[in-house]
Amino acid sequence: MSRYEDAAAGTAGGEGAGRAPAPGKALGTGRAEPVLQLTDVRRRFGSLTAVDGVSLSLPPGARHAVIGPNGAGKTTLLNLIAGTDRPDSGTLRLDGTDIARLGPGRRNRLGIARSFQQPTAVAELSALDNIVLASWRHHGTGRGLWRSPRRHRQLTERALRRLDEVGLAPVAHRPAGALSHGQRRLLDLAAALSGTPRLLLLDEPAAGLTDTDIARLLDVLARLDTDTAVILVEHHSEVVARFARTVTVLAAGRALITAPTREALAHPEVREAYLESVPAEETP
Ligand SMILES: Nc1ncnc2c1ncn2[C@@H]1O[C@H](COP(=O)(O)OP(=O)(O)OP(=O)(O)O)[C@@H](O)[C@H]1O
Repeated sequence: MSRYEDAAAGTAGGEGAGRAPAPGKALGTGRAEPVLQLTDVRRRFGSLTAVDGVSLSLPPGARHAVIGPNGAGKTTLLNLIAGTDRPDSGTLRLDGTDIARLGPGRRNRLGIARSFQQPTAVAELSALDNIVLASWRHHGTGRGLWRSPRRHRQLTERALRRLDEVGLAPVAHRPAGALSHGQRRLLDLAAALSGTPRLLLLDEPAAGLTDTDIARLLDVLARLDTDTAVILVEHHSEVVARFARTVTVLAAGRALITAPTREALAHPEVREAYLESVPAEETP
């Protein structure tokens, strides 16, 4: 039995990982309420258990990565948190509120934002209009975006600032479909940030990016609001090492380890399950 199993079963929380959590507290934070608390979450597809009793507690501002081999259950876990999928059992709380029965739109308005593995921006709309649309959707105003010039102007000004933050201001008026893959992924990130989320879920944001795009991505991530908790699902070990303070390693749906990043990436079980193909000298 791994000495990390307590942490994997209980919480993520940097230096606190490995201890039993005080009731209602995110380890290593001293704060009363975690932003996200998952308890014993399970999801089966027929005879396959994709997520098998995962528990996780993240404080505000967490920088947490979920890593693991293909098919480990990482995207399923994000789907369960975002509300696009429902667990068979277990509980999910956002800021103490039970969100298990809420749909993705409600969860989004409560502060959960996400970006997907594939770019999702509307190809025919400009980068700017994509962010305006995302922001309008987030605030749930339903109708009238184009009928209220004042509202539209406000959202446009805010959207331009968002694009500037991710380095896309120079292409603001270009159709999203004309942008490079890396630019479209940054556009998705800007869209996810348009509601200033409490919890940001990032599904392989570095996939398919050039080194220059990855540097830009890391720069954007480093400047995220310090109160926004982030769960990063990522295969790119350098991005994980540079961004995450804590890591959960999933293998066959189970949380193998939850620990501070350096400790998790150096552990032999992790190297076997996840970093097998990475030569020792490249492990961060
Ligand atoms: N809707 C579904 N129906 C049936 N099986 C599914 C469904 N979604 C996921 N699975 C299965 O659940 C397991 C976990 O899939 P998931 O996509 O969560 O893994 P992952 O860790 O994100 O993998 P990758 O790194 O390749 O994206 C896989 O075996 C997958 O085939």
